[in-house]
Amino acid sequence: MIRTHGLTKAYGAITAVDGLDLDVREGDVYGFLGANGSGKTTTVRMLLGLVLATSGTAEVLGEEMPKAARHVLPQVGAMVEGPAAYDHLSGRRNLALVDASGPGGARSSRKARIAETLERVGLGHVDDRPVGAYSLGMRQRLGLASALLRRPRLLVLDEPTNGLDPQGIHEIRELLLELNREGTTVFLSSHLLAEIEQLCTRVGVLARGRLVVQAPLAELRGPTGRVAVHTPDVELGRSLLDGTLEEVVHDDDGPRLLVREPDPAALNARLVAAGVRVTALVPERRHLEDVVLEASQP
Ligand SMILES: Nc1ncnc2c1ncn2[C@@H]1O[C@H](COP(=O)(O)OP(=O)(O)OP(=O)(O)O)[C@@H](O)[C@H]1O
Repeated sequence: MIRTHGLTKAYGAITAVDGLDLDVREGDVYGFLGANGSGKTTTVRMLLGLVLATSGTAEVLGEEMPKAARHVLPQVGAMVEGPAAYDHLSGRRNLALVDASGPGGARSSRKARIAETLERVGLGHVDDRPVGAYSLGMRQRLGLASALLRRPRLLVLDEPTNGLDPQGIHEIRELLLELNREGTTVFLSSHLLAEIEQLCTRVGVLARGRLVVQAPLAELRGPTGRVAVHTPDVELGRSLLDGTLEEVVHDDDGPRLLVREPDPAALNARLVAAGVRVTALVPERRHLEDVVLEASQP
């Protein structure tokens, strides 16, 4: 759906995006993660043909951008750098203008499409007050509605939950997952690890303009090879696990032993047979945060 080769953008002496090889596949919810200033927005703008690359190529929906922009963009729903809207018009009127800019048949079908899209983003109840009086979260939802109006094959969203409260974030996450289940590929940029972790199937991490990680989330969150054994019998456990015990942790989750052990079932059997009360036994997984921090080191 999106493929770039050596995509680069320099602003004078600053290389905002540096030799990017992105690979976003059909059906992905692709999380494009990076700290402030790492080059996410510049990348998104190049993908949409809003900014010209200094070098390299970008393909969107199999076609070269920005050359094929007129053909590609009607199939792409995008929201970049906050939603744009006319402040003096209502949300419904704004959407009508967006809708009118494309083909769409009879007036009644346009009206129905707008009502349905407003409903989908949680603005179904919205009255006719102007967008200038909207909260940031409402503006964000309206921006998403504009992106969704044309039932795009690909959604490109720059920080889509910016300004939303926890309930709003949850609703937008559910909506994006639902759209993805219906066949829409989603590419979203964010600096929020938790957002990416809860939503995405594949992750790309940008650091100082370079793509330092690109892999399925499940692979990044792979097992560490350690097992956390929750038990009140710390000393007995410690005496049995000489050599494989790496750490004893005491925190709000109660005491647990971190053991390097490839076979959790065998470990459990051995501990229980020796009289250690095991309340839980959990294979440890890597945290996305650790992966990102490690890969982003200069
Ligand atoms: N039009 C421009 N002229 C000069 N420098 C720019 C321009 N646009 C972006 N930059 C620089 O390019 C770098 C990347 O910026 P960009 O906005 O793409 O980052 P970002 O990852 O989207 O950050 P944020 O999360 O803060 O939006 C920054 O150093 C920024 O100052």
